[in-house]
Amino acid sequence: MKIIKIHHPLKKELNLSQPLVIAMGFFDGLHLGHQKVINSAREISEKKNLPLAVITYDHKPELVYKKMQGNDKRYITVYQDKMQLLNQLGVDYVFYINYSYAFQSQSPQMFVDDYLVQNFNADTVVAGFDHTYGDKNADMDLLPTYAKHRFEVVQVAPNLINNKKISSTRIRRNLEDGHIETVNKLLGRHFKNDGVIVHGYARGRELGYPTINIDYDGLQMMPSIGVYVTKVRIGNEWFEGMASIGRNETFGENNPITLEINLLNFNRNVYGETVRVEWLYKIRNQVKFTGIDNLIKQMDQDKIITERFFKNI
Ligand SMILES: Cc1cc2nc3c(=O)[nH]c(=O)nc-3n(C[C@H](O)[C@H](O)[C@H](O)COP(=O)(O)O)c2cc1C
Ligand SMILES: Nc1ncnc2c1ncn2[C@@H]1O[C@H](COP(=O)(O)OP(=O)(O)O)[C@@H](O)[C@H]1O
Repeated sequence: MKIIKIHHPLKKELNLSQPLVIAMGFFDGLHLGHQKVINSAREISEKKNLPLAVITYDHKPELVYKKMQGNDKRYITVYQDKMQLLNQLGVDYVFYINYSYAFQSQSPQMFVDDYLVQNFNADTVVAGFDHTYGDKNADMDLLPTYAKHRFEVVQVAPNLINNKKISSTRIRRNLEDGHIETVNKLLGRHFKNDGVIVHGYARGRELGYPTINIDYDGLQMMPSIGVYVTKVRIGNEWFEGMASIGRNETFGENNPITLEINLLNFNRNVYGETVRVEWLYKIRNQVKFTGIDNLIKQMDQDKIITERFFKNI
């Protein structure tokens, strides 16, 4: 898969030898709805024996017209993951466009002429029914008018779960509400975070539950505060773990939010290792315990629930 980074105004002549079947979208999460769009484009590209391309953007359009804070500016999938998932979906080219004020301000007709026709050599353009390209009013119903028979336009109907559209917004809401199983259902895979194992306060081993403390990518969304069953990859090995995201309230007020995981049947020094955490099930909310004995008793219970979870899958 070839990634071509683009900054507006488009100057370079890409000189693509063949016309392309192009799927368009921001695709945050690459959830089952997005997968339906890209798979539809792939089927067309296979039938026509043409390469499959994706047009996507480096950040959300909202970043251009409003100030974003907290979770708003985090993503369900960060760059590396998005590219890896697109590669797995069989994409040949990614046009990775810097979403700027200048890009957004061009007319839809200019976007179609300069980008889709002249530079990307579109044979077919595929997108979800609610996709807009640049201008908010440039919707999929209008695309054939701008295309002027120079390429085919395919609209993909919404992919539904429980009669509701699968969307990035729905996933973000469920992550914030701790509904990790729903998130995983909408994604069609487990939600995950990557990071590096760093030092904490060395309290874990005294509690009888040492925890890997994970320094995670701040650009990616995290599940909400709570205690979860997880799978953890260190190197090429997978381990079962119980994770805590929270402020360790038992040990004082206003601690920073940390991600810590006790791994089952594990006893190794793994500082400095890179890890992948997959989120499977929420056990409970965080509690401010009076005394560490009560915290330990609760962690004994969490361990039983975690072991039972893995026995039953
Ligand atoms: C499964 C699990 C559940 C936890 N639940 C809580 C909790 O409800 N309240 C709390 O204050 N800390 C909780 N913790 C966090 C512990 O306070 C933390 O692991 C301990 O302070 C060790 O910190 P350290 O890694 O900095 O040494 C939990 C940790 C784990 C692994
Ligand atoms: N079962 C286990 N789960 C997590 N970490 C473990 C485990 N066994 C050993 N370790 C090691 O112990 C470290 C955590 O110990 P801990 O006392 O919680 O200290 P700190 O919080 O300062 O890292 C981990 O980073 C890891 O290297």
